[in-house]
Amino acid sequence: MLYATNCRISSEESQVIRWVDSHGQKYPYPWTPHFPKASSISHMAHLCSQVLSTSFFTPKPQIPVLLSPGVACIKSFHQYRFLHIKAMQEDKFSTPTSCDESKVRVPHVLTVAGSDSGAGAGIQADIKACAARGVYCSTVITAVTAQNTAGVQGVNVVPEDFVAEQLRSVLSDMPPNVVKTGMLPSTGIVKTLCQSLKEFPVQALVVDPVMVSTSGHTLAGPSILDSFREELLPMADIVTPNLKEASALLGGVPLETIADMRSAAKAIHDIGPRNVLVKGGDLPASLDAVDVFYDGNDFYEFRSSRIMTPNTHGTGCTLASTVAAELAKGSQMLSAVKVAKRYVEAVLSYSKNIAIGGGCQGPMDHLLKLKSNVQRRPFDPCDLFLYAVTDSRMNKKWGRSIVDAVKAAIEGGASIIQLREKEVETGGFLEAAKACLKICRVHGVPLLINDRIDVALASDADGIHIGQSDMPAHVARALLGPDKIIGVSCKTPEHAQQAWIDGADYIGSGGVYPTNTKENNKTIGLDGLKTVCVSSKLPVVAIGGIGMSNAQAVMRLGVPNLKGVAVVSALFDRECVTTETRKLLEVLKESTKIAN
Ligand SMILES: Cc1ncc(COP(=O)(O)OP(=O)(O)O)c(N)n1
Ligand SMILES: Cc1nc(C(=O)O)sc1CCOP(=O)(O)O
Ligand SMILES: [Mg+2]
Repeated sequence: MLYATNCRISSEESQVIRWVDSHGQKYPYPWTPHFPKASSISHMAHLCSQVLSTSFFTPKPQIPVLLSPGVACIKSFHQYRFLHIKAMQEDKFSTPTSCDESKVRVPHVLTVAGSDSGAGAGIQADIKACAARGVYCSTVITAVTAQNTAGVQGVNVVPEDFVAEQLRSVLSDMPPNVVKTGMLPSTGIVKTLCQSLKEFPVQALVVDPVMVSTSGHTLAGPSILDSFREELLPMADIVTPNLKEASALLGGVPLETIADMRSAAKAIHDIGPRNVLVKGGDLPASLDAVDVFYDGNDFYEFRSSRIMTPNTHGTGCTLASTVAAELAKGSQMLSAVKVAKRYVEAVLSYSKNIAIGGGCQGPMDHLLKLKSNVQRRPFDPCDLFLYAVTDSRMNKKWGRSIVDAVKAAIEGGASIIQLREKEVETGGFLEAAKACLKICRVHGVPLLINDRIDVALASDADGIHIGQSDMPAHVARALLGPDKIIGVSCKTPEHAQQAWIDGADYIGSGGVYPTNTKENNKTIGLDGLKTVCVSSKLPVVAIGGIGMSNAQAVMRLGVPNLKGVAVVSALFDRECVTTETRKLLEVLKESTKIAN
């Protein structure tokens, strides 16, 4: 075990003054590496871990690396885990008792802010932004507001001692990486927060100096300005005022130009925060939205074209929370701000047309989902009835495009389509998938992609079909989310059981008969199919060598979860796909009549 101690983190560079082993002895490498700027202890830990994997340390010391004060970094299986331990005094070390390798560190932001009943801003926006950015968000509520898209109807401030109690509950038990503040409605609450942060220091403090709601309602009066200036801002790693707030912090100076914003950023920096982001969204007569970032040395302008939308409620909270979330993940300040800006722009753009509430300022959709107006109907096992699987070689042989093949199969009555295009290049495959999807959507026929989850994601296809040697279904499920259709090829009851556990929607089972379409494919026969069907908790589609002559035999197996047949050559290695599909559909319909 190796400890990095007396780490210095400055705005210029970061340094490990001393490396020692677990007995407190100096490590026999007289080297104190100079890193690039580390924004935080966790970033420092990351840099240390990188150093350890370089050739400077040979033989490599045993990990973990313990960083004073109070963060241990463990690298295992390419994952960094940070564990908070008791703060240590310089040169005194204790082995972290809570180093449990099986536990994964979750980046954590604590937001200290007001509740917005309309959920566009405040605590609710903070939770959504952190969730969208993959960060855990705990909350200390400073005020409860009655608020909607028309404005703020009421504010109920939480008593100071109860804010203190919430802070103690969170900070003493589940130390966050970063604290982000929003509405702090009284001087007492500001002081309570500063006191708590002195008692329980965190890696970074992000201050969104909320004063007036977007609808013009005062959320924190001028009386708190002194406590902001004297106590909170000097502790902040970044403060993110809009023009009105920046002006208020500076005693009411008018801010009308980008030059004014730069001067304001510098003047606010002089109050004490390490970084300042002055947001220029309200800048008069400006076409672009320009924010000015100042880190005490350099100015950076973030310029983006304005997104014309009424749904801007909560942008400030969202931006600050996202900066906090990125810092919690270990980003440096400048990249945290860049990512946060990009995220807010994306959210604004996705949410620009959503309609929630009758007022003039709507909320955003932090999870970027509401914009998608594709109403995907849930997967219905009956879709498997006549499952048409395309084949690039057959399309080529008959001089058809993928799109023409799909159109023809749908015209003939196929109930689900799979694009199995093994020989097509990615770009062409994606374009074909998008074109096929349009046609499938019009006809209400689900479109699945064989093997290629990247193409399925990029085209927003309805799902994928994967085999035993493709990406594991549980990984595909994690990537595709809960709604998309996943089919898995299964030849045995064990495969079927695993597909069910992994979150598949159906299984394809075969080869029922020998096939020339798939090389070296094991034939399991009707008996094998029946065995799989009987054991499967998922609906089954039969595949392999199925056509007009044997489809009835398959369907007459009489197992209720066998829902249909998947066919390649009997449809696509023919002159007229539509005719063949129609004929097979009739055969299948006949078989169900006979069975009933
Ligand atoms: C419906 C259906 N069932 C089985 C398969 C075969 O999938 P897989 O085993 O991954 O083989 P390839 O199709 O990728 O060669 C399928 N495609 N569709
Ligand atoms: C793609 C595929 N998978 C199979 C399996 O057994 O999992 S058989 C097969 C090919 C099916 O083509 P045809 O309908 O032309 O026989
Ligand atoms: Mg496959």
